Amino acid sequence: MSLKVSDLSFSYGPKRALDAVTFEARSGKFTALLGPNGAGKSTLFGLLTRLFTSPQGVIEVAGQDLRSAPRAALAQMGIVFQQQTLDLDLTVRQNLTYFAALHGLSGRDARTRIDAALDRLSMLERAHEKARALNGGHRRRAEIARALIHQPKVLLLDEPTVGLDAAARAAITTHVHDLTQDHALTVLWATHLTDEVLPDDDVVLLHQGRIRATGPAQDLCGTQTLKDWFLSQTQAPA
Ligand SMILES: Nc1ncnc2c1ncn2[C@@H]1O[C@H](COP(=O)(O)OP(=O)(O)OP(=O)(O)O)[C@@H](O)[C@H]1O
Repeated sequence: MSLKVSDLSFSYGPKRALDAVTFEARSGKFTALLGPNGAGKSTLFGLLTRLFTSPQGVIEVAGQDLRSAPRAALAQMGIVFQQQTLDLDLTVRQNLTYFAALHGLSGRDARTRIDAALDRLSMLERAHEKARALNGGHRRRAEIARALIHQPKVLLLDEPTVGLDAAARAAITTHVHDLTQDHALTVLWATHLTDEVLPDDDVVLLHQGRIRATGPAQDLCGTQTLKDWFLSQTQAPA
């Protein structure tokens, strides 16, 4: 089940941040929402997660309309925010158990799901460690595992590698690509870093609030590198 966005617009007062944004992120695919600073990525994530709403446009999460069925739509969504959101004084398992409880999961069911989610991110052996003791990459992996506990159909990640070193960035990018082996999962990954995108990934290029291109990365960039293509698309006068 996919994520569908149709004709979505949003303004901050007179400032148009998103203009008739339309795209689909498909299940079993890693879709990179690629855009330079100020493109509107955070605004789009704010609308997808219902931090704020727009009177214009439609967002469908795994077939559920976010406006008319927000609970059902949000139940299908896992979210990894740009800012770190673990409680540093709790262990990894305690952080995830707390989140599971918020989703009405407890006891053996919660424990099984938590173990499975941690295992998917190669974090099971760190379950007993305090979040404070983890490096930035492992904290992020714990957050991604946490976002998977309720078995969402759509996983949203807003610039998840910000502040991480190159090795941690590569590890997380690989782990999340591996998650899409699960054909039921749709991943939308916001970034301005083209080296996080593989040739076979879908790209949604957002620039100055508008979708400029969509399609597999390798088809969009042709003989150019993705980085050169991205710069050519976003540095030219609009
Ligand atoms: N609260 C706000 N009030 C007015 N304008 C805003 C506000 N938040 C964002 N904007 C503007 O909306 C546009 C889109 O911003 P947004 O933060 O969504 O972009 P972004 O792609 O997430 O950029 P970044 O990578 O820098 O976070 C920008 O022109 C920005 O200046």
